[in-house]
Amino acid sequence: MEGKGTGPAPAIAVRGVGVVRDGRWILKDIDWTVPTGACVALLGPNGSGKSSMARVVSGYLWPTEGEVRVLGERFGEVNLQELRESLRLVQPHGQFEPPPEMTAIQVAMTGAFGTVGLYREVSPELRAEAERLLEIVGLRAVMTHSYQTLSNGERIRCLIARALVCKPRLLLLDEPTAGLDLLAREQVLATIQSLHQSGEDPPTIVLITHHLEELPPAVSHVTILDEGRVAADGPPGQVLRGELLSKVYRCPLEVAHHDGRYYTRVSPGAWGGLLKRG
Ligand SMILES: Nc1ncnc2c1ncn2[C@@H]1O[C@H](COP(=O)(O)OP(=O)(O)OP(=O)(O)O)[C@@H](O)[C@H]1O
Repeated sequence: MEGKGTGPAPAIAVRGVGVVRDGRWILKDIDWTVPTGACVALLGPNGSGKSSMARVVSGYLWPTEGEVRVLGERFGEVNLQELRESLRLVQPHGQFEPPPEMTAIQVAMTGAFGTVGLYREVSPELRAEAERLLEIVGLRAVMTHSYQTLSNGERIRCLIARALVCKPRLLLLDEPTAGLDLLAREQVLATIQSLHQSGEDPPTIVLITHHLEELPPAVSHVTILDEGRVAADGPPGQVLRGELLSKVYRCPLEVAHHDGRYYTRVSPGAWGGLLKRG
């Protein structure tokens, strides 16, 4: 473990990372540090490299160059299988599709075994922990409902509970609010906020999103990616500025800030120019 006697190692420390796929750098010169226990965001437009970064950090995409340390362990020197027990990547449109008859609480409990189905005996402690987590994510009332009948917003919160059941030190949420309506989105953001504030030792949370509106106030640091490179990195108030974001999103926009939340505004006067780009 890293540390050098000055507190815990960062949850993520990435230095000079680059990834080549199909003869193209999809990530290049990435330096990224995430302090332990922080809630941070990776922001950027479609194709900027956010999911690739999440896959690098979770050990599913091996970088072409650079160094990756996660939870103090250096990739190349650590058993990735063991390290992955301490981190969870949640993706609403990922591979996870539970059997239709499984209830929300059963799905949450499968997180302890890393399986899709519930094939092993469940201890009373595991059931109690799954119930506690489903309550935290606001799913107490639908615990015994089948996963298939949950709304998309309820499903993602169920998957967050599933990820938390094994007490990960690092939680990567890849576009958890994609495709959700306003209420469902806000419920996911409230879940993230309360996770960050809950208990004495919350996991480090990395939230991946396209949209400023999807950053809860818990986010203390934002890294903006653009075409596989870091375009800006710092506290939200420093990097979430209209001028910078207009360049990254190729769209003239203004940024507003209220109660720890950020909002973007694009004037309809700019639409004509956007359509001319083809
Ligand atoms: N395995 C791969 N082989 C080739 N190209 C890839 C591969 N994985 C990702 N890419 C490319 O790398 C770029 C970054 O993709 P990535 O999915 O990381 O971006 P993103 O910011 O998460 O995008 P989105 O917001 O649309 O999900 C894209 O141009 C994508 O097509």
